[in-house]
Amino acid sequence: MATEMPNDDQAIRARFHIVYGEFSLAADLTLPGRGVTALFGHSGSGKTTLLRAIAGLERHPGAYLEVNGEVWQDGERFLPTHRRPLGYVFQEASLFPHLSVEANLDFGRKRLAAAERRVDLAQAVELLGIGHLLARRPDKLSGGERQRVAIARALLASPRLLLMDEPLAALDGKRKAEILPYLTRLREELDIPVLYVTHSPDEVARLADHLVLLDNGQVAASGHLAETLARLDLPTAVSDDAGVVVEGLVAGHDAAYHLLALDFPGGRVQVAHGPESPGKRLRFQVRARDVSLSLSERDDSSILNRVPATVAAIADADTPAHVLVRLEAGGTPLLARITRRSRDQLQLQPGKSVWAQIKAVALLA
Ligand SMILES: Nc1ncnc2c1ncn2[C@@H]1O[C@H](COP(=O)(O)OP(=O)(O)OP(=O)(O)O)[C@@H](O)[C@H]1O
Repeated sequence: MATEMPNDDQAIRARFHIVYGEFSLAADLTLPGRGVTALFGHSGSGKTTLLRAIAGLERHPGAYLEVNGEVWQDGERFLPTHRRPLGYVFQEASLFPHLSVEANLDFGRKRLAAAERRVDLAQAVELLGIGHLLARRPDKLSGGERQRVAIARALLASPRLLLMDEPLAALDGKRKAEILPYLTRLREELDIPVLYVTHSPDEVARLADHLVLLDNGQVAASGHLAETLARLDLPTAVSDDAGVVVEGLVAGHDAAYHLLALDFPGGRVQVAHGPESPGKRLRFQVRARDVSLSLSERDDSSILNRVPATVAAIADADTPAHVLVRLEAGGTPLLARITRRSRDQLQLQPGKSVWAQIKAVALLA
C-alpha cells in the first residue's frame, strides 16, 4: 500500500476541538499527504463535521490545519473555503440542471497558471470515462454518471486536497460497483491526497491507504490501513467481517487452472482470476473467518493457499467460542478467527510458528 509515514512537508496536520451541544469532536491528526485516507465510523461519529471543518465551511477557533506545507488555519489565520485549493464531492452530485455536462465541467475550471494546473479537461474526462456524456444534461444521466461528472468537476479545480463525503452512499450496489474502479484509478494516477468519508468497510478495503476510525467524536485509531485493520483492540477486529487487506504483485497466471498468482512479503497466494500483467499491484482481502491454522504444512487438504506465519497476539472474538489470532507472515499482518478449543489444542501462544491456511482470497481489483 502506498502510505508512507508522513515526512515534514508531505502531511496533513489537523487539530480541531468542536463542541455542538452534547456532541464534541476532538481530533489531533497527522495524516499522509498523499493517497486516500478513509474517515470511518458509525453514523454521528463526527466524520462530516471533521470534513467540513477541514474545508473551512465552519470556523472553529483554536484549530490548526496544514496541508502539505501550507497552513490553512492557525490562530487568527483562517483561509476561507473559496481560497482553499480543495475539491469537495458530496453524497449527491450538485450539478447545474440547465447546463450540459461540458458546461458544468467548465464551471469547475479555475483560471490557474499553467504551473498550478494539476488536471486538465481531457485528463479528467478520460479518468472518469465521461467523454460520451459531455453534451447531455444532468437529468439524462444515471446517479453513478452524475457522480463521475461531479468528481471530474472537483478535479478540474486542480485541488491540493480532495474531500469526498460518502460519494457512493446514494447509489445502489450496481452503480457503486460501476464507479469504484474510477475511484481506484484516481488513487493510482493522480497525486492528490483524498480524505474519504464512508461507513462502508468494502470501500475502505478497496480505496484506503490510511484509516482513521472515529468513535463518538474521538479518534479511536489512525494508521496505515493494513496495520489498523489487523489491530485486535479495535471494533473492526471484533466483527464477523474482520479481515486484512494485502497488496500483492502479480507473479503469473496458470491458464490450465484459471489461477492468478500474487506474491506478497509473506508468500504467494493463488486466486481464481484471469491473467493480469506480471508485476501489477493488486489488493486482496483475507477475512479472519477464512483463515485456519495448523502446526505443519498440510498438503493433503483442498486449501490451496498456505503461508508460514508467527502468532503475534490472541484476543477475544465476536463469540465466546472463538478467538482472534493476529499473525505475522513476512511482516504482513493477517488475522485468523478460530475456536478457543483449537487454540488450546494447538497450544497457540505469541511467538509460536504456524501455517496459515487461507480458504478464500478476494481480489479487490
Ligand atoms: N452544525 C451543527 N450543529 C449542531 N450539531 C451538529 C452540527 N453538525 C453536526 N452536528 C452533530 O454532530 C454529530 C456528528 O455529526 P456528523 O454529521 O459529523 O456525523 P457523521 O459521522 O458524519 O454521521 P453520518 O455517517 O450519519 O453522516 C451529530 O450528533 C450531529 O447531530
